[in-house]
Amino acid sequence: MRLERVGRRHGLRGRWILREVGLDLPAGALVRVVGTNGTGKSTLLRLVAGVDAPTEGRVTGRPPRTAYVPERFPVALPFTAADYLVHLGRVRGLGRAAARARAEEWLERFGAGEHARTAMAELSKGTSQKVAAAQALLAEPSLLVLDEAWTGLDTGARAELDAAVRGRLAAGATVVFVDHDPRRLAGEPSAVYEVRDGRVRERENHEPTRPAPGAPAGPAPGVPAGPGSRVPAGPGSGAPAGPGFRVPPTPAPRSATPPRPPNPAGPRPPRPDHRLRRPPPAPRRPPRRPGRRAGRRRPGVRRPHHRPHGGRGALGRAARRAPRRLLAHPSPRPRRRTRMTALLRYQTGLLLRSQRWLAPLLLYVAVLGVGISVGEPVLGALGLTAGALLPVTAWSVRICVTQEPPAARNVVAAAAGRGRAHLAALVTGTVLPVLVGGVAVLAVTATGNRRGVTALAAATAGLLAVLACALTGAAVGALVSRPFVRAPGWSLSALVLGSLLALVTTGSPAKHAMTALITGARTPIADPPWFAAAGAVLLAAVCAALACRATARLE
Ligand SMILES: Nc1ncnc2c1ncn2[C@@H]1O[C@H](COP(=O)(O)OP(=O)(O)OP(=O)(O)O)[C@@H](O)[C@H]1O
Repeated sequence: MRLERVGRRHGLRGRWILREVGLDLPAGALVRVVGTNGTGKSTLLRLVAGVDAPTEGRVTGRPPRTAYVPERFPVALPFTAADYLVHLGRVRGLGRAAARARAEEWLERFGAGEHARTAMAELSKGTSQKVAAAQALLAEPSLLVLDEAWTGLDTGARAELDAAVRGRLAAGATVVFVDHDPRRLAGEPSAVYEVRDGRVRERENHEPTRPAPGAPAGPAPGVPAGPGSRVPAGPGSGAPAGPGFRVPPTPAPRSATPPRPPNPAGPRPPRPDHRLRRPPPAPRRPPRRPGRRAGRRRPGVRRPHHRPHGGRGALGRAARRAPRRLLAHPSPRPRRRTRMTALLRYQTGLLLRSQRWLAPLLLYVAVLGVGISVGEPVLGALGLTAGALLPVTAWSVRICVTQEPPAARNVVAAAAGRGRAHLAALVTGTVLPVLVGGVAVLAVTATGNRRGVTALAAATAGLLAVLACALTGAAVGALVSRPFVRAPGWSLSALVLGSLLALVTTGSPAKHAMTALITGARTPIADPPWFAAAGAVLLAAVCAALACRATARLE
């Protein structure tokens, strides 16, 4: 993974927090980032994790499975610790049973097993930090970004996190971390970068180089790296010149290469700087335990380094029931569809458990209750049913887009990508009002005065109008929320104004659909608003694409 001339500032005219950052983050590297408060360490880690996009420059080669522990982990999530971990595990592509088993395993390892069923809001700071660490380690990431992840952990949990970091490194993952305790993993980092005055510079001879996993011991502590050490970029080096940018070493002349030992099976000469090379691949299988019959192991199946013991309660039962097959494949390659389904489930869980859906639903019911009178022609009532859904959907979309605390959003964005996480919020905020509107259409059709219009024709026209209005409302909701409008006051004002305009502006799919129904109520002929529904699908798709793209690029 590589950062090339990366810069970050907030807002068009904000000051540059980071500028001209160039970093190589090879597989198997443990990278420490240091600096005083407010210099931009967390900003750098967010860029590395992919939860923030650079204002300039580019980040390439990010490993597919990224996990991020934010500096401040949010507790204001309406889940229990275990449920949250299961959601995150599923977002990362684990099946339900495997996600439960891993949640159990990591909570136990961090000494928080008894808090599996505790609501996140009731967790102590240290325990919620354990949940934060657990979510990152659930699916064995290939890039692990830890922003002061040890803060607040007790001694045992700190040691466990140290061990987990070493485990990931041994498996070839890249780990980037910030911790204000200089003793944290002292002597082990492959490189230490200091953030100061908006620049990132590598500290030379910071501490002993961590030997690559399985490789012979590297240079002794304090011994300067040999050929291949970092040199400042200079003219003609062929690399972008910028502070902190590490230039690949000039290959030493052949004659200067130390002779290889005559026996190819013998020990290899020590590597002067393993950071510039790929570390040797992690052993595919742990050594076989003595006494175990060879025939009992299926070839190619890895055993997890830690088998959940399955404590008491539902989680324990789930862990014991978890298919061994799932646990034996610790690095699933999640399919995109699976991830999106898991994201939708997570967003729906957030919405339903937070009860924020209650206010828009009550508004909708109230408008229908006041607006629809007994004996009114059914098509007119259906027009109101559809029209009232527009602001309700815009509101619902806004709720879904803003309901997560930023740190929780970053955790999900690291796991699934910013754009996809945003799309899941938009879809969740749209689907639930559409379902409510569909039920309302059926109820109105069943009870209304049809005046010669068949129930099927009325319901079809009503459902299409509901779709047209809900999708237009979703487009409004997407445009008046993050990332386009962030301030809550402006966002709400824009929502009200945008909804009104969408209902009365000629050419709006919602207005077209409502007009078709209200005109049909006078005739009475039910003219299904197909074009309005198709136009609304197009409008919502364009607005969602714009919002997701802007989220991925701007946030
Ligand atoms: N959303 C934001 N808008 C404007 N400025 C921001 C934003 N986020 C961070 N900053 C600024 O960026 C600078 C770097 O912040 P950052 O959190 O990266 O520092 P840090 O080195 O991690 O600090 P600490 O050691 O205290 O955690 C700070 O001056 C902060 O005020």
